[in-house]
Amino acid sequence: MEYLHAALSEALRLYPSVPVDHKEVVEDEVFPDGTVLKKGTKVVYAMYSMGRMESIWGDDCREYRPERWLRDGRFMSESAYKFTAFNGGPRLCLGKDFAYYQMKFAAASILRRYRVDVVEGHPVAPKMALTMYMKYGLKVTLTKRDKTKL
Ligand code: HEM
Repeated sequence: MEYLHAALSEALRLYPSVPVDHKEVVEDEVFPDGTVLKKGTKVVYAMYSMGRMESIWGDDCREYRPERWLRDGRFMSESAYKFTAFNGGPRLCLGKDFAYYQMKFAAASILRRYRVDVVEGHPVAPKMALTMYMKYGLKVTLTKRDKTKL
């Protein structure tokens, strides 16, 4: 379950379900780095881009590497201001824990019964929208696992 949590987080880092979000400044504010924000300013932040920035995730930021979330085999969470897929602060996604539960439940239910192989040559591409989709879906082959080996 530690590795699955890491694998799901890594997938959301590279393919966040909400790729772009925006906020409006309600009163004049100054960020810690000195950036001045005037009331009424619209601020857009892109989770999709932030998940792929070397300055945030290092040289291997484009690689899918669940191990980056593990220390001695245990899942280590990141700051919500670094891993922004669920937003952060007072407006952090209320369903975050539930979402992980659902994703793990679905993954475990399928993987326990089937081996899953992506069809060779199938184009895997994101479709940007308010929430992100797979442009061509995901074609896979399911092979039933041998029950006696479970
Ligand atoms: C992988 C799955 C999910 C992702 C990536 C995700 C992401 C997000 C993000 C980025 C926001 C902030 C939106 C904003 O402030 O503009 C948000 C808010 C929210 N999410 Fe999720 N979400 C997920 C699943 C869920 C589920 C399963 C539920 C409910 C069962 C849920 C309930 C909510 C609610 C109620 C808010 C509003 C929180 C607030 O504004 O105070 N989310 N989510």
